[in-house]
Amino acid sequence: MIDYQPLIERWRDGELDTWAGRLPEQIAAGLSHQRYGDLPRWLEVLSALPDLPVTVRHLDGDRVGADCDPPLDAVTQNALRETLQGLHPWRKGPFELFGVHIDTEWRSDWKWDRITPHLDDLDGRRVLDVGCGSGYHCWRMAGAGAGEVIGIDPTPLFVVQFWALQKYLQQPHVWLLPLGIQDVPPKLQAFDTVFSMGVLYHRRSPMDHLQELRDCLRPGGQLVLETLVIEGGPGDTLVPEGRYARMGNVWFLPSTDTLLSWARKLGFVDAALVDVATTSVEEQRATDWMRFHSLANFLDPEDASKTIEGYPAPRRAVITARAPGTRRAKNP
Ligand SMILES: Nc1ncnc2c1ncn2[C@@H]1O[C@H](C[S@+](CC[C@H]([NH3+])C(=O)[O-])CC(=O)[O-])[C@@H](O)[C@H]1O
Repeated sequence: MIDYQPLIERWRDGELDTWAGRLPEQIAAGLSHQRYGDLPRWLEVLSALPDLPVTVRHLDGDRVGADCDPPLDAVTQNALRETLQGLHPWRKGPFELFGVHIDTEWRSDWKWDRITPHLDDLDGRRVLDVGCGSGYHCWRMAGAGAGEVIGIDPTPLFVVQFWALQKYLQQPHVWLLPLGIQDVPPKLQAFDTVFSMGVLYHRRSPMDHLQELRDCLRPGGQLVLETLVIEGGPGDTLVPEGRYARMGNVWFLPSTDTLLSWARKLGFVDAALVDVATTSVEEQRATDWMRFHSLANFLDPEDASKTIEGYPAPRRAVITARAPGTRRAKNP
């Protein structure tokens, strides 16, 4: 069911030809059964998904998904729900498949609503979504008209969740590769828009991350970057010792001024702060589809303005910026 060959062929002889040549090895490593012991079980779930007659697909609106007419009977719907639960935890969404509402940990549609007013028109554009999770925003980018959407995420469960959706959504120009940003070949300059949302704070070197993102963009292409920030002025940055909101692997939380200055330092132009939002326990919460602890458990029970470790509670900013150089019109 997971087949990247059409993408490899699509990229052959084009500007992504070199990457196409590396993909088979990268995909084998990203979906290695030796490395990821749970992968065979997830793949079994994927192959147990029923073939269903899709009559309508939704890529816009707040629920991405598919449906059929007449609607599924209750028995088949329950069986579908049970099978999809085999891919727990579902973090980014929500999705709606044949009346099954996958109520994910995150209301990722809220983030999408915050960023869309600030996006260059995606119509016909080749876009990259770095750290895309199961690909919720990738579908929304396709719904907004993108010509080719490439999501990358190194967590294999999210890749399998994407393929579960793709079984029904059937979008040949939307792909999710089991890779991290470090696996993208250097200096591609092949994407019109690059999204990095919820990734920068997981990178030990934010400067290197910004440079990687810049090098993925065509001259004049748009960067959309969302990350955790702190309140403060130019130069202020928090480097949490130990965990932050129970997350390991959190490195730099800049103030918004600091973040904008980092972008300018890396050569981005027109860097602008377009949104700041405190993450609420309505936006990130435990559900039937994500039964582990969530944000409410990661905040100080006495003072929700602090994490359980005593740091400022999660607050996320979105900046947009442009890669240096003049935009050349080039579509996939
Ligand atoms: N080196 C890496 N390269 C690429 N991705 C990575 C890397 N390391 C971790 N990830 C992936 O980055 C994602 C971060 S979540 C954001 C999801 C979505 N973008 C969202 O904005 O909702 C964080 C959040 O909850 O905001 C995870 O799916 C990781 O597997």
